[in-house]
Amino acid sequence: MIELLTPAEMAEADRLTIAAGTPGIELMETAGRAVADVVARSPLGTRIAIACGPGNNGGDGFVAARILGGRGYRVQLGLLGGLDRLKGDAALAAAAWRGEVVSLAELDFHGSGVIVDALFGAGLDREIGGEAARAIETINRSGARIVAVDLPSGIQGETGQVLGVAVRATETVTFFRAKPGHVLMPGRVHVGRLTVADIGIRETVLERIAPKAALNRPEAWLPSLPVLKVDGHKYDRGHAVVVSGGMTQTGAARLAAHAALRSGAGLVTLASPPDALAVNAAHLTAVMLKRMDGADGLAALLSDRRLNAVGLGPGLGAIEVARPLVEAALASPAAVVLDADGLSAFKAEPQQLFARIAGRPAPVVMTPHDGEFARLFPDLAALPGKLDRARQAAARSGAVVLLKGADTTVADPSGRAMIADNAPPYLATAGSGDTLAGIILGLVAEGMPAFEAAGAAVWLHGEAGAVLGRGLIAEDLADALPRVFTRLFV
Ligand SMILES: NC(=O)C1=CN([C@@H]2O[C@H](COP(=O)(O)OP(=O)(O)OC[C@H]3O[C@@H](n4cnc5c(N)ncnc54)[C@H](OP(=O)(O)O)[C@@H]3O)[C@@H](O)[C@H]2O)[C@@H](O)CC1
Ligand SMILES: [K+]
Repeated sequence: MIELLTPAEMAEADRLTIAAGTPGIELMETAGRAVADVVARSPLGTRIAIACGPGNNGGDGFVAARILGGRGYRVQLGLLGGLDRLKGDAALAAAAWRGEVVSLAELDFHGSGVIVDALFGAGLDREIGGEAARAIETINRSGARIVAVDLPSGIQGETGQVLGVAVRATETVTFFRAKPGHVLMPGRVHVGRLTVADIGIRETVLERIAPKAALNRPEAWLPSLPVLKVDGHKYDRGHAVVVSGGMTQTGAARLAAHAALRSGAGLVTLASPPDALAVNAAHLTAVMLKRMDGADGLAALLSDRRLNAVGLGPGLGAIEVARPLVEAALASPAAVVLDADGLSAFKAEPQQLFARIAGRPAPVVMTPHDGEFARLFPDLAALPGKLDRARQAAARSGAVVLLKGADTTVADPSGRAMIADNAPPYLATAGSGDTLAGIILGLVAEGMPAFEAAGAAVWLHGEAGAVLGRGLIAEDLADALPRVFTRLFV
């Protein structure tokens, strides 16, 4: 598991380490040296400008300046505010710097090959303006290699949001663990290449801190992926149901059904309204087809407990059709994956949806896009952090909530969360979301817990996109899954 620590959790890691006997200045020295090591990938002779802020982020900058100067680099250091404003470890680091300290405005950004951004890190707590904002704009225009200390200044570590203006770094050196703001958008594009440096904080502090957010990598969910038995049977792998839309809206459900079969379900049935049976039949092979007469038909189908997971939403149709179907699915004992029209069906009464989820024996996964999210959670839609939005929506609804994007975030009602960073841009294509819903469904049908299944599906979907490359269409994604699974196990 690759934990992501909020700035508050990182401060706690710092505090616990200092309490256990490592002086703060020692952590700062190690942090500054890690920055210097990254900067020193540029050849000797490169001019280096170091922009220091008034807190400990600036302290790291003073340490890096001293070490780089000692290695023979030509270093110029500029400080925001007076030296007398520095406190604690930052004041100690500044006292050990024997070079000149100029003002930020005097720093020769344009004549430097590397700029070290040590203005603000974890302590940024408001919009940047004035002299600091002007310096950041100049840094971004400089054309130099930009190495940010801990976070690109202006990026909020918890949310990845830009507070006013933010440095666009070539590289960022952070300490101990990455922060949500390094992977959430737009933070990730400001971070550039990320180095996570060991500064001597012991892993054992994580037991005390118990962080709840992690990077979406196989470590986060692989232990929950069902292991196939040598003597296993398709009936051991679950039976997923996907609900088809009417005659002119069947493609989305077939994409989801196909993906569910690829991702893990032993059997997949497409439940089709009578008018769409012929068109569905013409397109299916391994996926089975069953006639479904409205909500009663779906309820009857799901009364067979072997059908243990149902996915609905893509192409489901207008509220009058969609809502009774979703209600039937939620009244059944099956796990439910809800997407698209299935979510919009409750836009007038989201509480009705949450009431039906509460107390169900089987989990619900919701995969809203931003518009669908705003309809179900109007007050949460404006929250700046995606992590916060996903967590609060999960807590309120009782479902696992998946918020899509380049930084797809999955959260469960207890606050656990995973953020993905492996999605290539060409995943944004018609039907891609239907395929994602299907992958989740197949994994849930196979018996994977819902939170882990949603996380795994996001990662697999991203990797499938990366394997296929530009030009992929949604149909290809599910078919690339065997290759992705193979790579996962070798
Ligand atoms: N934790 C660890 O393990 C370790 C942490 N380390 C390092 O410490 C960093 C955190 O240090 P930090 O807490 O001192 O905060 P930091 O980012 O320097 O900024 C605070 C200063 O900025 C100011 N300020 C804030 N917003 C502003 C604005 N918009 N516009 C203008 N001013 C603004 C604020 O001023 P004030 O609010 O007092 O006016 C305060 O003076 C962390 O990122 C890492 O680099 C390492 O040394 C090793 C171990
Ligand atoms: K910084």
